[in-house]
Amino acid sequence: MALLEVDDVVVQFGGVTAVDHAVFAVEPGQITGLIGPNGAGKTTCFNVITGLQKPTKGHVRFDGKDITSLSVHRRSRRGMARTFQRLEAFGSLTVRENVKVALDIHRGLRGLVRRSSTDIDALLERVGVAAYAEERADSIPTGAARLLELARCLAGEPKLLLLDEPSSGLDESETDAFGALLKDLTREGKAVLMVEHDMDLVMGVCDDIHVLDFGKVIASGKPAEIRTNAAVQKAYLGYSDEDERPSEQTRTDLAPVGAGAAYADPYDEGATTVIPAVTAPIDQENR
Ligand SMILES: Nc1ncnc2c1ncn2[C@@H]1O[C@H](COP(=O)(O)OP(=O)(O)OP(=O)(O)O)[C@@H](O)[C@H]1O
Repeated sequence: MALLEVDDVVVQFGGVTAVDHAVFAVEPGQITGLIGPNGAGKTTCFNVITGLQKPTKGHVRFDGKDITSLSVHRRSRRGMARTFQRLEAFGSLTVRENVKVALDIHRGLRGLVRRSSTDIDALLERVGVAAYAEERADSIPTGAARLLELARCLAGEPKLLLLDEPSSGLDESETDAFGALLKDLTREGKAVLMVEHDMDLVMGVCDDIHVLDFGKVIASGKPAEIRTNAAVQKAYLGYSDEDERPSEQTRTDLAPVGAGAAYADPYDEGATTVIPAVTAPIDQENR
């Protein structure tokens, strides 16, 4: 049974339909990617799942129960934890203190009188920020701060981790280590739902991927299926393998990613990867 089910969710902001009858699921013990161009509705979906945004229509089920009308903290108590695009740690506290606070909040939420089994030092070591344990959170590199966010989430021993662009600020080797850590966490049965623009990471670690475009789920499947999906190629590149090759002029016009961002062109002979390694997200207005 799926751990999380997003069932026919619609979110409207005035005249804007940010999420449009979205349906997708997240399985326990798996890493699921939620991808799509800028403004596709990924963050709004996260907000609906975690309770920050009430859906206009539809339901969210977690661990077999309908949680659509539950508050953020009740969802957290049931085993959801989330990181944000913006870093949320307490800057004036040390890395260790930040994790301690997260642990105390978790104990408070669960009403735990006895000590939780979470060992802060082991957690800092596992996530890769032990070297910064006594540093103020606002003085550590962005990559380490991202890992601290993850440690704060893990302190709550969640069943589902929702990660919003977790690799931003990580260098290549940190991203590789991060991917390996996520895999390790899923081997313990945790589920991960990740919004991420680094396609190498997404394609490398995700078991399943759901693609949003203009609020709709336009594709769901394994990385290999998503990579070659015509609708996904169109959403990212403006054209797909199935289209007639556009003129050079049109191709220039279609170059949708920020200056310098490289992607494999599906019209190049021998190209196998057609989704760009998007580090500069595609601007919906410029598509
Ligand atoms: N509070 C809001 N009020 C009005 N419109 C909103 C609000 N939040 C999001 N939107 C709009 O809803 C759409 C989806 O936005 P959302 O932030 O969910 O997309 P996203 O896929 O997370 O984008 P990004 O990759 O840039 O973070 C966009 O058109 C956005 O402008």
